[in-house]
Amino acid sequence: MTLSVALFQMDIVFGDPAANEKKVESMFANLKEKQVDVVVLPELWTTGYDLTRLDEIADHEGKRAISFLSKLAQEYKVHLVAGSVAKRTDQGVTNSMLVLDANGELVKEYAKAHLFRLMDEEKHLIEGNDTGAFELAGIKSAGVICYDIRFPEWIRTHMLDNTKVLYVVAEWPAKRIDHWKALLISRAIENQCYVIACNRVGADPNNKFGGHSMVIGPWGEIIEDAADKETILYSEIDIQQVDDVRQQIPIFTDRRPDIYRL
Ligand SMILES: O=C(O)CCC(=O)C(=O)O
Repeated sequence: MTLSVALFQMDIVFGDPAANEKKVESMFANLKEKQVDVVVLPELWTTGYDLTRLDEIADHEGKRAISFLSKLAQEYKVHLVAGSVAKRTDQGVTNSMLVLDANGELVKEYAKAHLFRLMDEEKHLIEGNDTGAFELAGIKSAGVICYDIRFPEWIRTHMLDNTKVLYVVAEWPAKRIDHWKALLISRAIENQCYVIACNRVGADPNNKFGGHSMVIGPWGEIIEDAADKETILYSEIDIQQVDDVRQQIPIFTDRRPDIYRL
């Protein structure tokens, strides 16, 4: 089974959901000629890291983004791993990934579990406690957000149920882009899964962001790398390769959880 993906490696207008929606719409318009199964957006694509203005710009229960995305999913008949948005709840604001199927139905929300202190997330956001596991296009998948990839035990938690694709959405700064690449490749090799990782480009008042959205195979090979300009990164992956690699080196059979410390 093959899956074709399109990663929107976009710049994000700081604190301006309407402008970012326009940009996403124009990127969708570019898809017209392509056969795409899944579109992936970056982290906090509606607001960027304008965290001090969340009172004004956070999305109440994510309703605005879900309605916007649902229309696009139906119009273009694509599944969406729609990055994340700042979602206002009664408890506080979460950094929430939204996953919608091609009928426009919300199939998963995942609130970022590990908040990133270097960008003040813990001052403005509340963390999630639920996993990012979901099924999309008939494939067992999981989604995590940016800093989450520094926690291999969290990613492994998602991989123990024969999960084959890990989606990562991010606003990863350019100055640590070497970490981004090394961590993504490591997560692919150690979990023998596809890693489909969408980062943003451009800058905000505090950071320059590094791009290099990537599609990495279950052997750890980089299949596509978007470099550091705004672009749509296309790739077609063969899901069977996950089983082939897992048969060749059966790490999930050989694990020794009885001696591991969590
Ligand atoms: O871990 C890092 O170096 C970057 C993480 C990050 O930018 C984020 O979680 O938003």
